[in-house]
Amino acid sequence: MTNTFFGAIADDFTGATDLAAMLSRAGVPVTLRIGLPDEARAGEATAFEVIALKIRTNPVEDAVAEARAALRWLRARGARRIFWKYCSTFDSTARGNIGPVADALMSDLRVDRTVHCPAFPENGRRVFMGNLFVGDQPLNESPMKDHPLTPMRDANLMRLLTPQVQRQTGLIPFPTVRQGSEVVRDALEKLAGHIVLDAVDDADLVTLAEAIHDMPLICGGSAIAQPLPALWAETGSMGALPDLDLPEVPTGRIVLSGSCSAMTRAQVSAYLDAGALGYRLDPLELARDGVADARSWLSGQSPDRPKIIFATAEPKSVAAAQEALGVSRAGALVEDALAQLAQDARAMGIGQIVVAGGETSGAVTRALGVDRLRIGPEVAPGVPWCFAGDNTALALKSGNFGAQSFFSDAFDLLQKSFVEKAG
Ligand SMILES: Nc1ncnc2c1ncn2[C@@H]1O[C@H](COP(=O)(O)OP(=O)(O)OP(=O)(O)O)[C@@H](O)[C@H]1O
Ligand SMILES: O=C(O)[C@@H](O)C(=O)CO
Repeated sequence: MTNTFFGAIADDFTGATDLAAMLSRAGVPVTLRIGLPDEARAGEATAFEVIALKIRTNPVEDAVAEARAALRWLRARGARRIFWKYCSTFDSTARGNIGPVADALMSDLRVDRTVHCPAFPENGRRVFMGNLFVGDQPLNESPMKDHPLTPMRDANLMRLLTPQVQRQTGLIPFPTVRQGSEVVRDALEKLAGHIVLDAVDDADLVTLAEAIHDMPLICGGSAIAQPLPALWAETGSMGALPDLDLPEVPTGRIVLSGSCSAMTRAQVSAYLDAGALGYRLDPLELARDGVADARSWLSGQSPDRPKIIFATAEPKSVAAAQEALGVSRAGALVEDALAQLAQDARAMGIGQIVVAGGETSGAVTRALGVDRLRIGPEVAPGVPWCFAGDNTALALKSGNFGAQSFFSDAFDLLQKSFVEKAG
């Protein structure tokens, strides 16, 4: 049995594929598990394992229990470096689940210090003096202030973390980071608890990675993971890695979007403008009439024609649906509908499925019975195509990721991979 070296626990599905993409970029083969692996079907463990959970907005106790079970699975396979992957926009409710899970993992690993590094400069997430920026806006002024499940109303990561954790919080500030990895390492040794790391560009992430690569537990976004494999290889802490072979590309295409982020809204419009056929799901109509109309629309489409089914809507319309139905019922109606439609699409022979939204991706992958993914080419920073068995390719797009043309880009990239493979 291959010993696992690196084990990650991700709080949602797009977050997990994002991390897997960064590790793949660094040249390591990654196995992504959807949900806690089932012992009977898990197969052999590999050196880099990422477990995608769906615990971002669960009750704290459930989230902690699932994360601890994932940690046990990874440690039983020998994992020596643990990564708690959460969102680069620090998506959490007032109680968690970022802090409570980090606390529990620290206790289980018996460490008194961990770092938090959500910065993802390539996607515009930067941390300066402990404050998280999205592009040029503080987190609480960015579109994240209107997120349907985790509206972010503060940008200061220590202030956000403190009520979530039992240990103290601290900061490695930007001026220290710019003095280099030795200085960062010394500063870290003087601190305990949850230590937020400032990072403004990729060079800062390299400095930080040099300082933290041997820590047993790292928490944060995906970008800090990219420089780590090279450091582990250099220092001899990680053994030789096998290549991963990817399957043939399936045919038939669909986009399923349950994300209401500003970027997804622009991407949905751009895809419709580019000529894709569209069907809009409305939670109020779903509550009244169910999903039958959408299913019948889908069944009338040709598998290969560009098409999109979306619940993506402006904040005002999301708020109206939530007021009428409650936040979780509105969300669940949309997630269940898109999950059912994904099953229908699969049954029609559609093999290329793009999903927008982390919660939505969780619902769709579960409905498709996907439990293990191999990571393929990256469409946009943090969004790779993933292969499930031999007949399904999934691109699970985090709400705010990708360019405006993301949906067309995704299918174009697969087409190109197909032509290259055939040639
Ligand atoms: N029109 C709508 N009204 C109310 N809720 C909606 C609507 N459309 C989608 N939702 C719900 O909003 C939530 C969006 O979360 P999701 O994680 O899928 O997207 P996201 O937050 O933009 O993505 P990410 O987590 O990757 O950043 C889902 O629960 C979805 O079902
Ligand atoms: O870190 C991010 O922004 C994403 O990987 C994510 O977690 C989306 O839900």
